[in-house]
Amino acid sequence: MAEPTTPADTTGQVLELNIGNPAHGGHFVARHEGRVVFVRHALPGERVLARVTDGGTDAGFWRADTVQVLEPSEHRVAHPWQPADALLAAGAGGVPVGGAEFGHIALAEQRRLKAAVFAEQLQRLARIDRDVEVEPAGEEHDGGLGWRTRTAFAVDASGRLAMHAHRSEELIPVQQMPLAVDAINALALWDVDLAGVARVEVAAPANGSVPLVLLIPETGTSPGRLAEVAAAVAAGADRPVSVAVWEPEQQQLTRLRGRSWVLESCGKHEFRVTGDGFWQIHRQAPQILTGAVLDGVRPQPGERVADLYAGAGLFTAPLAAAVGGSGRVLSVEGAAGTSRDARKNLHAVPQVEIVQGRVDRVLRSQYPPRRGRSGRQPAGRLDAVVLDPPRAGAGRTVVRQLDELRPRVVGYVACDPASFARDLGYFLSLGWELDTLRVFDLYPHTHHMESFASLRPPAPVGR
Ligand SMILES: C[S@@+](CC[C@H](N)C(=O)[O-])C[C@H]1O[C@@H](n2cnc3c(N)ncnc32)[C@H](O)[C@@H]1O
Repeated sequence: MAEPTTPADTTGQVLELNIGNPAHGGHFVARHEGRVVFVRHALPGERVLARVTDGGTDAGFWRADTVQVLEPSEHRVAHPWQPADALLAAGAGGVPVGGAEFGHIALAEQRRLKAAVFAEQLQRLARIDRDVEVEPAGEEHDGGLGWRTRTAFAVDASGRLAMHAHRSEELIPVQQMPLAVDAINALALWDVDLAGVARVEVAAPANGSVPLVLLIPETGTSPGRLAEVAAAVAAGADRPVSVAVWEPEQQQLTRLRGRSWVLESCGKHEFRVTGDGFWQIHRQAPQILTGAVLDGVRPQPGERVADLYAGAGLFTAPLAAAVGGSGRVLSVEGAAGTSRDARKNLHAVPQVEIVQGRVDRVLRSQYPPRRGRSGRQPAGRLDAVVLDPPRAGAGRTVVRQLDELRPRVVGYVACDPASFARDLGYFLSLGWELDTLRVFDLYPHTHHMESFASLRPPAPVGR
């Protein structure tokens, strides 16, 4: 009888691979002795050497990172950011930082690959075939750089600004972040001694207003030490900067310099966004997404609209302007600080009702289902719903609630094609139809994308 074999760890092994299609998550599919290997920093059609980063003889699939290209694709270009260049890092015996995993690909090809991934998710999870085009967000001449108005950094053991390698605890010191807006790089945080700080989050509004540096301290760092770091941040900046301390476990935000929020804007609307509160990352995302929402939903004067997962009110404000004083906008946001921002941002707009809470719970309490002769019907009416859930999507419960509410249109903003396609599948199974679908390249040089879809309910029975 054969001895049972112990699974062996194959991590570190270098494989020669032929690269196939892109997969969701920024990988490309290859096969080694029949097993699927998800390879990063490669391109379809390439032949590469890739080092296994996650493997085991009993694992269903492996992960690997390209270390050398034997036959390059015509779409391969020089990476715009050295620390994220996998080939450079491998040549120096290291690993690249995460966050620009498509930087080795020409921008137009990045968009073609994202379109293919989006279409595949629609096919696999919603069972529909749809041609997808990914629209560029900026001018091609900016090279897909300088768009991040928000960036998170780690701090290494010697107090230097750093970033994580992909799926790793390894920290790599960084200087300059070419995907970030100039105002973030102008802070030169890499010159600041950040000892005592675990993480740094920077927000620099595209409208040029004062940036905010959030210091997330290591456990036990004294207030005096944090004040020293704040002073060093301010001294190194070439313009006014706010500094605050954010302690996620206590949910406590402490202002050290300037203010504890930033002033964002979109069109004629201004928004204060506190601490780590949500705001769209790409400098043009607020305008692009607001335009897509208004075009796709077409809110009318007097209508009742819900803006779900509303953040600081980016879509609530233009929706309220469109429905006017005779309409109503219910704006639902889960995070307490962000919901407070929404309340402040929209306090002068009487047709807006800000509610803090989980979307499913708020819908249940505002529109309790009641049993009528024709079955379950919600009390009250909604003409249109906009939802912009986090990466996990809205889920089956919320989709069912929206189906019962039967607005004339649902506008779904999504940052994850897989959870969107899953939710779309739920809508389609309830008889809804996909109308508009737009996908935007709001995260150049990464595998991420943003989308907007408008959905139409089934026609009422008897019509
Ligand atoms: C992708 S952001 C969108 C925010 C806003 N639409 C914007 O574009 O600025 C998602 C928001 O949903 C909130 N959120 C997450 N889960 C939630 C839930 N179950 N109920 C309500 N809000 C939630 C988050 O705090 C976050 O502000």
